[in-house]
Amino acid sequence: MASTVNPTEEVLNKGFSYPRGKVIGGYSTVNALAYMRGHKADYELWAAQDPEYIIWNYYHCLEAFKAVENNARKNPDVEFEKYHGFNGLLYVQDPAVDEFDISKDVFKVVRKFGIPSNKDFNGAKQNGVGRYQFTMKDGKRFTLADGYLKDALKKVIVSPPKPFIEGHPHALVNDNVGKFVAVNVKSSTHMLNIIWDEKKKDENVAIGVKYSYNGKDYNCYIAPKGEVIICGGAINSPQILMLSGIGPKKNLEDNSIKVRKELPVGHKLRDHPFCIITATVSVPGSTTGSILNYSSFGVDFVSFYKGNIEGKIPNREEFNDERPDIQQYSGAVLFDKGILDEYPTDKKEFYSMLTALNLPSSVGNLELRSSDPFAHPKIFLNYYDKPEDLYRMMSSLKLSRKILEQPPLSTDWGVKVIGLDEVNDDKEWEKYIRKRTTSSAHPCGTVKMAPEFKGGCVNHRLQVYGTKNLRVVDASIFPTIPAGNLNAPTAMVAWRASKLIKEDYYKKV
Ligand SMILES: Cc1cc2nc3c(=O)[nH]c(=O)nc-3n(C[C@H](O)[C@H](O)[C@H](O)COP(=O)(O)OP(=O)(O)OC[C@H]3O[C@@H](n4cnc5c(N)ncnc54)[C@H](O)[C@@H]3O)c2cc1C
Repeated sequence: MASTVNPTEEVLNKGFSYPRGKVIGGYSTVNALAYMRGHKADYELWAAQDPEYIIWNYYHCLEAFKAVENNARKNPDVEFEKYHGFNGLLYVQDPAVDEFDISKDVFKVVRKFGIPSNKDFNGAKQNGVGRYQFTMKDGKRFTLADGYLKDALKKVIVSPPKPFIEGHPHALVNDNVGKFVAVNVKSSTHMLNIIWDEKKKDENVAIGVKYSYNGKDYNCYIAPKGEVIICGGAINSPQILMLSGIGPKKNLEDNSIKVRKELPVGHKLRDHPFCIITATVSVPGSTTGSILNYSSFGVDFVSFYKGNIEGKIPNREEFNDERPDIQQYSGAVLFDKGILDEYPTDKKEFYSMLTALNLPSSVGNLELRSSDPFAHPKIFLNYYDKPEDLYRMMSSLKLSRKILEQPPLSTDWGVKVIGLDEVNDDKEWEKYIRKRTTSSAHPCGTVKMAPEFKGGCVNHRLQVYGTKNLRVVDASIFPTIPAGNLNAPTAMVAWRASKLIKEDYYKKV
């Protein structure tokens, strides 16, 4: 499933495809596996919003990260053990393959520039250069569904309900009518909207969901003391809320949807823009077909540092800044295939350096295109709305080019950057960036967790304002974007949510 990002001036008047994982396990089934939690300061920001948001401070988030994680690092030291979990259901490991020889040389050059080395980006400090850890088990992808759903499904008990109630939330359809399950996962269903208790109109009490399956619509109702939990991700959760009457008044009314609760749903869309420097590799005198020995992976190491606000190559102080805002990763792969349309080459091997803005200032939004639940919403990322984002990106790309121009890369490996021959001043860099920028596919923040008077849509317990029995649990609730990748933070939020849901369940009479 992919929506399209709407063209804006900021993204060079072009739209681009915006992928999602329409599958059990969601994005974690298709993502790049990097296990990265963001910076501890991210969570202190979440907690600083109001006293009761303390449950989201770094101390509490670290507890949740560790509870979720099952880290397979060999011989972890005491420092590593302080920050990691070893008994959770999400498997994490160091890369299963050695880095490419060329990457070893890139690493050396990066170190020469003054970037310190870092063996644990999820530990005491985030800045530096090193290798990712990945959400993998025994060298294979490990999704959140592998960890949290497969075992639960195995434990399902199917037995005849006494008595069977038509429309019971756990009742199965078709051949299984009359049977009862503890966990019922239905694939190929599309949730349409929330069902509200029409007897308590003013209270917005969620009592179930309407979904489409195989061309037919079904209603599914919550169990006593239960609740509706939306986890459709940062694009679909806001869409579902808006289709159910929760959202910005104008956009809802423009689409003939009755407004139940006016909230800034869909606002504050955050994402990590990224832009790539591509180089050809051609070892002088080599006659062999492949010098790089491609593996399936392509991401060898990563650097975190602070981008330069004036667009200059970052300095030592910025490399050592403990609140980095750039994530630059690289590998012997062609990531930006489009560049070859403009700069054709007969070379067959490539090296790419990708820069993601980890703390972008620019904010996007999404809105309903129509009241049709199958129509993709309109997405506006507004990248580079704030000039500082552009300059930070520029500073990191200038560094990438400089790195690739150094020996032994330029000499022994014959590395030659493509697409930048004409790029010599900041105006040209700006053109390059606007043209080549794309998304890390890290949308979040569209159902922001914050006090309502500060523009929040859900409270600190992830309950939707102005409703009852309704919670949202996914990346859409992030109050600010974590300075890293989003899979681990999403799992962390889900773990905390499970505790909140349980607490509230026992409080209900
Ligand atoms: C190409 C790519 C690479 C990435 N790389 C990384 C990485 O290396 N490391 C990392 O940490 N993160 C990465 N991410 C991002 C990360 O995986 C996601 O941010 C995170 O998993 C989001 O989780 P979520 O639960 O919020 O949403 P999702 O994972 O999108 O889950 C939403 C689920 O809801 C379902 N759904 C949506 N709407 C409906 C509906 N109406 N009815 C029924 N079901 C619905 C979807 O099918 C999906 O299963 C990447 C993402 C992509 C796309």
